[in-house]
Amino acid sequence: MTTSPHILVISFPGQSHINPALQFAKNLVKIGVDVTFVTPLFVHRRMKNASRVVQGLNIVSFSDGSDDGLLLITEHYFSELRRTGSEALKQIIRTSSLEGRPISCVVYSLLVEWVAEVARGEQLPSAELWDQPATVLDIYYHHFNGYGEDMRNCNNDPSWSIKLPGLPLLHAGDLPSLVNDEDNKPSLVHDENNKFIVKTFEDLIDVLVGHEKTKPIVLVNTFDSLEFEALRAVEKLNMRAIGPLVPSAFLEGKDPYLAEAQMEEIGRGLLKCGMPFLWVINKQQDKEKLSCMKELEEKGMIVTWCNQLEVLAHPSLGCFLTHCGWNSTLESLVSGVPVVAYPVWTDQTTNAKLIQDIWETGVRVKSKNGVVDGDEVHRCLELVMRGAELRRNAKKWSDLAKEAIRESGSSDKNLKAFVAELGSVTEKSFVNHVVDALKCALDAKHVTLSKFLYPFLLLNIS
Ligand SMILES: O=c1ccn([C@@H]2O[C@H](COP(=O)(O)OP(=O)(O)O[C@H]3O[C@H](CO)[C@@H](O)[C@H](O)[C@H]3O)[C@@H](O)[C@H]2O)c(=O)[nH]1
Repeated sequence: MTTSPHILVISFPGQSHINPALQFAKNLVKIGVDVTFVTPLFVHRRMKNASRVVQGLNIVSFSDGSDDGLLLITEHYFSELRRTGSEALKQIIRTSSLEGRPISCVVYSLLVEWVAEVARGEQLPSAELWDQPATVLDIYYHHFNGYGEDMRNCNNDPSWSIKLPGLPLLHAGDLPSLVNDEDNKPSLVHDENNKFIVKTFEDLIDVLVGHEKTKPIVLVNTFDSLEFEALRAVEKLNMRAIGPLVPSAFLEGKDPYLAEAQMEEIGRGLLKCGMPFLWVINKQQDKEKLSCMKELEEKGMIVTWCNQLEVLAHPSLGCFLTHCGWNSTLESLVSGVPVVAYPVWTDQTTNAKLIQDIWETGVRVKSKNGVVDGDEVHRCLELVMRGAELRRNAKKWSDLAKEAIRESGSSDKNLKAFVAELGSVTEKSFVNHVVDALKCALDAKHVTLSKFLYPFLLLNIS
């Protein structure tokens, strides 16, 4: 009789981190692993309200002091989360041991790198669940290991470029925005928080390569064929692709990054394009400020939220204008939908580079003095809607993504190998392995968007 490993999963409590972490936890449960998902109380409540409780997944919550769910991404919140989360983790680890279900490994997402220290203090192995592209982790690694000065000096100079080991040639605008100088931040971003967020990336790299004698494991939400070289580009990291982790969203909207003028330009571009569209603007008051609201509502539909995966799976969708968050990027690849890449900050700039130049599934908007004007939005929408080659490439990546996550596909094998190293899992538990929510998303075809005939546009940059 063999016992399965018991893995503890904890993520930063924002939708874009919780969703992949939860999907990862679900995939582990499916292959017979005992999983405890640790999350702040307000997230657990929302999961219950949205009936997102997963069978077989043990969820333990703790109070991070924001039980009302008004999450403010401030330095104070980060330190409170660290304080309350560390205590909760220690407690859970010790209780699990006493109950005869000792923890085998702790897996933690971006922005909660302190979890590795807690695990080390409890003599447990840990693994980072990196929820951005492998390419972006490589860039951060090099930024904090020898190339920082070079990158800071790029000054958004169009002739500046850098060749990092295993990565394509990167220009200034292709770097994650957080590694540029303060002055180089896109004007659309409220960046007063950037400094301490950059510090969490630095701390993570330090946690990963600063202490470990062996190569630290980083589980990356990507798949082998998508980022083959990037996954192997940093000798000191043991990156394993276990994605795409594409769940359906369950938390409500969050702060938009875009300034009013920018929304106005998108509206102008859309009207010029003349095609039907679904545009997500998550604040009603932002929608009301649009001068061309009436004309827009005649042509398309503006909503505060939509189930993005469902819309992406709709056969009439011709193009997706996205801010290139990594989840949205993966969702577009999985669904085979070509995109207009409209990056705003952080990894989105690098994701846009990969979309346009490496995977060739989209066109990236060009900004003038930090603003993308309506003509440019129109130009890119037209290019993508007419781009048969882009559509073919998108279809190719969709097939490869499905290949990666199917039984015995590369991500499936990588996940099972990770688990097998932690302890033995019964053969039987592997047999029934299915990739549930993702498969659902991939197979979902019939969403009720009856207003739309081919081709329509989806715009969501929030
Ligand atoms: O109306 C909406 C809005 C969002 N979503 C979902 O919410 C998620 C959004 O995730 P993502 O595309 O990654 O965007 P952000 O929430 O902006 O993600 C943050 O975190 C990501 C992971 O670290 C980074 O890649 C991004 O740059 C960063 O902004 C996706 O699953 C969407 O399908 C919906 O279903 N409907």
